[in-house]
Amino acid sequence: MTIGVVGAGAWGTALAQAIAGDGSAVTLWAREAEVVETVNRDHVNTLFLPGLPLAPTITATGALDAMAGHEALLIVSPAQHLRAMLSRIPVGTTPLVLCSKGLEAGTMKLLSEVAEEEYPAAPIAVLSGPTFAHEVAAGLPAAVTLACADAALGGALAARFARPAFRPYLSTDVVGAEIGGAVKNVLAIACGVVEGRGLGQNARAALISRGFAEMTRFGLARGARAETLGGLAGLGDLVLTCSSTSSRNFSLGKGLGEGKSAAELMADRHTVAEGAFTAPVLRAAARAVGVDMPVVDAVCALLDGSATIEVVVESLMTRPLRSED
Ligand SMILES: NC(=O)c1ccc[n+]([C@@H]2O[C@H](COP(=O)([O-])OP(=O)(O)OC[C@H]3O[C@@H](n4cnc5c(N)ncnc54)[C@H](O)[C@@H]3O)[C@@H](O)[C@H]2O)c1
Ligand SMILES: O=P(O)(O)OC[C@H](O)CO
Repeated sequence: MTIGVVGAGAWGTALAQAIAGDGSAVTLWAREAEVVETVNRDHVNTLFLPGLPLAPTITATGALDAMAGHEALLIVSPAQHLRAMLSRIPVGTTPLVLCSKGLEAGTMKLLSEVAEEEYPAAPIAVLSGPTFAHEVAAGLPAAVTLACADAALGGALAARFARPAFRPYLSTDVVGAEIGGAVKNVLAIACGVVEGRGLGQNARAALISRGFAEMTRFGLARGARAETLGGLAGLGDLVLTCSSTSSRNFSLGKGLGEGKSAAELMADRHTVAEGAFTAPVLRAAARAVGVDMPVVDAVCALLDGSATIEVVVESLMTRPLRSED
């Protein structure tokens, strides 16, 4: 029995590479024929992870039927395509490990809720944390949260995926792991704006801290546990993504800060900046549970062009004074 990975963008490919690190066979489904061809022939993903040699035990396929019969399937499609992808895979009762970060537009659902709707009989786990794909694929050390309501299954999956340079920590808090990953992408856009506009390191630290307060308020309202949000999938990933132009979300924000429009920055990109899609969904989801998320609101305004950076900064800085918690 092998592990199957659905989605051969940078992260799906990096996860396949990490799992194949002990000689395990991995089947990697790719949407692009070029990826199938170059992974199988040259052991490299030229489109999404160029320059990183891949293990020969990774077999790429363009056939979703080939994903049947695996021990577990890692789902790594962009959040807005996840439901459509799932509906085309022969899942049955195979455990699904969700590795994407976002909320579904329209329904405002967590990806685990989407997966449960599509496959009520399939156990669901979430793998999330501070992990730039190129570092994981290069074998640099990284740690993630592996969340599964069924602790025994979570433990078995973690043991199957753990490698000397890839360390999963266990949790039963699926909701917390998902909310951490979805919210941090939006906050990374805000930190990128600070960088692009030259607003300073103090402002970035304030955004990380107050952004984490927003993540926590929203997460607790949706049933997440505080310790999950303060762990790898929440605070850990927030710190990573808010600090580096290796992040597509941070880079998108940096472009906004430099004066480019979101439309300009999103045009023609073939890699995904999930925060741009998550932001308006998160704003609506937060309002639905009565949670105030001013930094998320500010990111939405910058993305849709309804406010300038100056207006957004002034409105954040002049909000009524309040207690920090
Ligand atoms: N790249 C990372 O470092 C990283 C790390 C952790 C989590 N993630 C998450 O993994 C998910 C996938 O991101 P990525 O970085 O692997 O992608 P990517 O940006 O490297 O590649 C884009 C992916 O989108 C797919 N795609 C494009 N159009 C599609 C469609 N219509 N239907 C289905 N798939 C389509 C492509 O096939 C490709 O797999 C995202 O939710 C992301 O937040 C990424
Ligand atoms: O490049 P980003 O902003 O999608 O971030 C990648 C990962 O989610 C970091 O953990």
